[in-house]
Amino acid sequence: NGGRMAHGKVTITVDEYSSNPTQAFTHYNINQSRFQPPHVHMVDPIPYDTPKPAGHTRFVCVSDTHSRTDGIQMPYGDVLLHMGDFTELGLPSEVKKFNDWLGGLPYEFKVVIAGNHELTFDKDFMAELVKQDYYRFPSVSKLKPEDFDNVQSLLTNCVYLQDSDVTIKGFRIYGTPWSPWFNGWGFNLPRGQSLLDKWNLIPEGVDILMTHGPPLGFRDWVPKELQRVGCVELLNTVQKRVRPKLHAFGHIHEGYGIMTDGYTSFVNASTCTISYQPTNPPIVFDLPNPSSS
Ligand SMILES: Nc1nc2c(ncn2[C@@H]2O[C@H](COP(=O)(O)O)[C@@H](O)[C@H]2O)c(=O)[nH]1
Ligand SMILES: [Mn+2]
Ligand SMILES: [Mn+2]
Repeated sequence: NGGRMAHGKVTITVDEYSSNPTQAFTHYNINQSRFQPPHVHMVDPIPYDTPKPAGHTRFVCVSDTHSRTDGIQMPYGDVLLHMGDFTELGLPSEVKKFNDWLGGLPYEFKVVIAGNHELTFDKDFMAELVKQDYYRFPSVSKLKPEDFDNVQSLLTNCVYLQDSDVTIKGFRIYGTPWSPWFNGWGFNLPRGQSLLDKWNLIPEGVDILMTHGPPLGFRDWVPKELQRVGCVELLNTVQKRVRPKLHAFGHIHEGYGIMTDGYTSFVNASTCTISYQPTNPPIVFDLPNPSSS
């Protein structure tokens, strides 16, 4: 059911319930107690004035700011993590505004990934959009290719990750923008092998995983549809192969909050609510510094 061992290496395979995450959740909960306490439970965010323990790094997690950063109160920390949807459409003007906001923040390091709203960051998506005469996104159609060809280079005030990693203060951080297909936005891929191919690029030994969307079962509930929408293969990759200490994401605005499975902490840092109001506070998370040995 989604994973096997060969020569000591775990290989994740497409789960039999991949295409129906709500059913997958029920099945694995009933048959394997996979989402049950005591291991799996909600976690309260730490107050901003909590002293940072010695030998720890403080991460400040935000996501889904959707060009609405004015007025967000940013807490003290060492490293900012932004899990995508920093714009509405990926327009260069939006990216510049976001980059200016980043430039004014006091963190030593800032790490950013894209989400499905950063249309111009997804080269294949833009190529398809041009072929379809841009009929779905009229304001993107006003852009000339030379306006967005190097849109990544507008992000001068952060480390931008796209299926890539960076080591900061001894933490290996991997970031990837892909999420399950939903209404044909950027970085959308079908559930199953297509997304698993992206998750298979995540190396073992990653301490912090940044994805745009949630894994199955952790802050992935969409109340208006009574559905779980997290990716089953992402959950299996996180729990059975990569085992990061922190998995940070956003995308499902209603899922804002923290959970743990007893080993990995799952942070849905969506700043915007379901009505795109940027009122969910940034989530602060302390991790012990990796030993240098
Ligand atoms: N039923 C599903 N709803 C989804 C999915 N992905 C997103 N959503 C809903 O949209 C909002 C906002 O997402 P955004 O990417 O447009 O900012 C999210 O909070 C959900 O309510 C999905 O795969 N299935
Ligand atoms: Mn969003
Ligand atoms: Mn999104």
